[in-house]
Amino acid sequence: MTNTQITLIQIDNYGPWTVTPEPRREVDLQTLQSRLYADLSQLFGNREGYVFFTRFDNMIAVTNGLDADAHALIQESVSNRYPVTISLGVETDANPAKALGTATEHLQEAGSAQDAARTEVLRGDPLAESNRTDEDVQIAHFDVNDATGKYTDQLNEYDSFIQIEQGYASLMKHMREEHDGLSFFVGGDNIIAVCPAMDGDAYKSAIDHVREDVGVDLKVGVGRARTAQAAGMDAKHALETCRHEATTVEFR
Ligand SMILES: Nc1nc2c(ncn2[C@@H]2O[C@H](COP(=O)(O)OP(=O)(O)OP(=O)(O)O)[C@@H](O)[C@H]2O)c(=O)[nH]1
Repeated sequence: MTNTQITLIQIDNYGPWTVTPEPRREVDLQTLQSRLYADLSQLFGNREGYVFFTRFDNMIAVTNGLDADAHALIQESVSNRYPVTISLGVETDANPAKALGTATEHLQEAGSAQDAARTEVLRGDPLAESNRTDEDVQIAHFDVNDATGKYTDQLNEYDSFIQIEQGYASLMKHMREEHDGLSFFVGGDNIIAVCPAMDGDAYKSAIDHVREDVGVDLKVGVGRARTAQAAGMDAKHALETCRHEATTVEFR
């Protein structure tokens, strides 16, 4: 069984900040958002976590192994470096979507995302060390087959992007609706999904669904481990096995 610890990261009162005292230059907002993502990726990543940028004002992290002190330290580091602060909601569940749902409720119960008085909230109980196992996190690394030959070397960048995004939209919806898994586009032709305990047939049917739905061919490597990074690295090795063996689903 999986036991995924999810942390919802939310920039505090960001909407009002972007227009106070008047609308801020978009290039500056884009720079802030991408730098904050880079820093969070490193801050969580140094502690074996994974962060996904989603909408940038909200981000989702897989944080098995990070306790409350580690979360508080990351909040402090952000407030020391940026003109904004972040709130964090933490929850663990066998079902990743359910963990995110409860992590979200922790922040919603503390106040609105646009509430000047709700800042640097840290709520929810990280997984106790004694309850952790080597199969807590299941990460699936999906990749489009021959994206270079089919898209990058054939189409202009925008039309390639449409194809990749269509595959992503179809997969993310299928995984959310059928399995309560959370899928994130991570660049190029890659999608990383945080999954409950799923078997090979479930991954095969997800890949079949995307092919039938939007005509995009995927393969997937799956890893299971104690932390997001270890599971993610196993998933990458499994994906290499797919490449060598010309298979669509491999576990490691
Ligand atoms: N985030 C991320 N991006 C990757 C990774 N590997 C490749 N990419 C990106 O994906 C693009 C396509 O690379 P590949 O998936 O290796 O190439 P491909 O043409 O699809 O070939 P096959 O996957 O072997 O069928 C690269 O340009 C990178 O942008 C990875 O592990 N993580």
